[in-house]
Amino acid sequence: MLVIMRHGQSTWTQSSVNKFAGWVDVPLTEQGRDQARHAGELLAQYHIKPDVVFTSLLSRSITTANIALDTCDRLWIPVHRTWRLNERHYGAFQGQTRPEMLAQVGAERLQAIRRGTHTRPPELALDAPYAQCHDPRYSAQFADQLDMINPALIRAECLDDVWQRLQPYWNAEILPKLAAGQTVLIVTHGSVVRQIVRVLNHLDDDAIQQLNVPTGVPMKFELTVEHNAAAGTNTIVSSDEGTYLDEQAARAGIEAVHALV
Ligand SMILES: O=C(O)[C@@H](CO)OP(=O)(O)O
Repeated sequence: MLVIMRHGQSTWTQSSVNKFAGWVDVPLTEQGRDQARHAGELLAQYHIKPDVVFTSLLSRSITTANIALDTCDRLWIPVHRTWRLNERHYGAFQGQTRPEMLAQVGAERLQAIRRGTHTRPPELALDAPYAQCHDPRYSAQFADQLDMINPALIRAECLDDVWQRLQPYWNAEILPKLAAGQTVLIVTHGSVVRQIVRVLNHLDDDAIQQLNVPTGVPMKFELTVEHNAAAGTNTIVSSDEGTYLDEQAARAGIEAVHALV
């Protein structure tokens, strides 16, 4: 079983601030921490016992995972953190408000950047205040050697870029655990949840445009992953469409995302 969720509300996703976050490491709000606790209660209520958890390198995902797992008494499970589960890099939009960027680029282009698959935001200068190039978490010391992408040099990403950097990790680290029958929890970000749902549900570009992800609501997928020992590969042979563990909270959260622009 796979359970994926977006982190709880962050200080920049709350409507009063309404800034693009991307790779900027903004913390959870109190409401975000409550959402994380509720997510843990839902896991306990549905008797879902994660065997392993994956997070990004951003504290809103790490803290959400910790609170949720503490709540359902699974704080002790193995944890894997990777920049490949980070939010999409929002380029020069990072630290800017959504209304300001709407005024600057117009509704159509903003929608293409936020919810399309191949339109990148403008690149962020490597020496800009919200750049990550000198952040130690993206230094060579922590590189995973899965490919040649250097996270410290990423300056803007579209959704297709997210999949390009996530897919090697998905194949190497996540699918094998699912193939082994483990219950995998991934606590990540809106764009990454959208991309994983895109893959599991074979969504086309129109469908992915419409998909918004609420903060802090776990979504469960029953799937079958087959291991091919000869080829050393793992393949998803079937998956359901995914179910939010709290449909009402998911609907309210999706409305809150809609209301941001
Ligand atoms: O700020 C961001 O990084 C993302 C997710 O919070 O924003 P949006 O939902 O506008 O893509």
